[in-house]
Amino acid sequence: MSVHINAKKGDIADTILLPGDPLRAKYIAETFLEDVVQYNDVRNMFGFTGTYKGKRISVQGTGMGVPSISIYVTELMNEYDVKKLIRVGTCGSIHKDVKVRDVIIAQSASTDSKMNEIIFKGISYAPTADFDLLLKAYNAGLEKGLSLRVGNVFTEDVFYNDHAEHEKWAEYGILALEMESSALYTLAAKYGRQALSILTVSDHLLTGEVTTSEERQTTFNDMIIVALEAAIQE
Ligand SMILES: O=P(O)(O)O[C@H]1O[C@H](CO)[C@@H](O)[C@H]1O
Ligand SMILES: O=c1cc[nH]c(=O)[nH]1
Repeated sequence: MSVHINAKKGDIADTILLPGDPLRAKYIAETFLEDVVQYNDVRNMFGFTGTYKGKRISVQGTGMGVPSISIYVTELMNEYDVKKLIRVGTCGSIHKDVKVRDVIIAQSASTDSKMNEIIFKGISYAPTADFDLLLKAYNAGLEKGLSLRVGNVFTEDVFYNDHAEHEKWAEYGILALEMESSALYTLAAKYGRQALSILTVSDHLLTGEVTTSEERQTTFNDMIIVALEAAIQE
């Protein structure tokens, strides 16, 4: 058991999907995995282990924001020896060419989070996806006939931010905003593990288009299938 996960060693697979929303974790386990066992209910941050096409996979809610995901991924890597971590999250587009329900693979994650300032003290570290996982996810998307976007996303600390400079960030190639990927990539690098964030655009900050919370919870299947197919490739 770790502080926030009441699983025994061995209960969690070495490959894990990480949605922010614990109910998305439940949906993924119930919809895509077989022989599912729930291993965590601490704080209702559900975690499950099952199989996908015969391979053992876990799925764990991480909560929202850098501090929350940092707790879960640190415990998963440090205490449960998880080796491949794939975030399956939602994001808000700030780019005119990135539409609601598009799927983005986050090659890199810029951030205004304080976490990397605390770690790197003035150096502007570039949190980066694992290339092997990225390639596998991209190829899985191609095989499914999906046109995936690959690029830089922005991990923000403030969801309701009146001071954000979306236009400038989009000009510099940022596709969308979310709240966890920079921490996932930084911590995976620290522990020498593979990490990737795959995101579905849930809303558009330029057009005002949104998806419902039920849609966000349950209908982003393309992203989940891409993540699972990448996860099972050797
Ligand atoms: O849908 P999830 O994975 O939680 O991701 C996005 O949604 C939350 C904000 O609504 C933040 O966690 C953000 O990163
Ligand atoms: O973090 C997020 C997620 C969805 N939409 C946003 O604007 N931000």
